[in-house]
Amino acid sequence: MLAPQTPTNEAQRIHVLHSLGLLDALPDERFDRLTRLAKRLFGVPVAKVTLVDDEAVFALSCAGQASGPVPRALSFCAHAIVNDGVLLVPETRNDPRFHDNPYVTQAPFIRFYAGCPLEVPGGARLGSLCLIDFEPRQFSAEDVSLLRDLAAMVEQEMAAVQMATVDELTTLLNRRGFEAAAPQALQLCARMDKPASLLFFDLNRFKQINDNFGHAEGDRALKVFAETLRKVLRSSDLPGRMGGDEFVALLINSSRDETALVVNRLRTAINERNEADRRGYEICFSVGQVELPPDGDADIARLLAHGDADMYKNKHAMKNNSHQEGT
Ligand SMILES: Nc1nc2c(ncn2[C@@H]2O[C@H](COP(=O)(O)OP(=O)(O)OP(=O)(O)O)[C@@H](O)[C@H]2O)c(=O)[nH]1
Repeated sequence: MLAPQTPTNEAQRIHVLHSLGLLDALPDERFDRLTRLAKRLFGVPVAKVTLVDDEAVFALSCAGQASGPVPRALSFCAHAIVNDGVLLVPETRNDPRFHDNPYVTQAPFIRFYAGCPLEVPGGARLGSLCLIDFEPRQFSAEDVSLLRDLAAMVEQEMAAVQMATVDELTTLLNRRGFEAAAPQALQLCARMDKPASLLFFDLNRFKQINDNFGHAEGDRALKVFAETLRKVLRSSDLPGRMGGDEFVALLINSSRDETALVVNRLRTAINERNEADRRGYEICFSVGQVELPPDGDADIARLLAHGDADMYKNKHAMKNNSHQEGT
């Protein structure tokens, strides 16, 4: 048996897979229509859409005999994602990669496999659309082409999910994308025994920008804020737009003091941008901060609620101060 190779873009691939949140919704009925169609068109006992994660391969949809996660080292689909084009195994017992694979030598005794890699925009191959039979089969060039067409339909569904997790205006993760990606990042911190911090931002008097300068200028201000936020964060941190003028950032392996430094850097960068742009208004923000110790509560909804509450408290304190100063 030969172990599957690791894709060259593995880290990015896993990041994309986790950020889409597909693994959290297994099995996913959006894909069932396509696996049912594949099963019927090819007359195979099993058709699946699989996702190749770090250690295991999961079925996002399965028509026919369902199975639990498969260790990645034993999975046919882990081979399919590093194969150019359809991976075709007409008789597993004659294939040096699979002849002694336990899924071939023991139940369910796979004899035939065809898997087309599934790629999302950006180039990450997340898994495969695969056909399985318990008898050897011949698979014509026409069959290969049909499997490719069906895989393209699955890819379209995946791309739609990807679009649903990214905020179109700022290209940061949207709430759904952030809530899907953050728990994975927090788990990583817990495993590495590192702290994490969540920042919750809300722009101040943003409505006035819309009212005084128009919605398009409001959009521009949101983009400037998102751009600046991205610049001051490390690439391993996770920024997102929760909606309206609310933004968040999950800082990985960042202590309270380090996180405070990031906020300072952001204030400086935004002030510099305000100075440089001189658009008749200033972008400014209130921020809430929540720390998560390495063994802390990794409930992202609760963290967001705490971050929001802390931001709100700070915004009110700031508003009270400005009233007292008569501004
Ligand atoms: N231009 C633009 N405006 C948006 C967008 N999404 C939400 N808004 C507007 O953002 C405004 C947010 O208003 P508020 O939450 O009251 O914010 P604010 O004026 O910053 O008030 P404070 O936070 O109390 O300072 C609303 O007027 C929304 O219509 C968007 O995508 N683009």
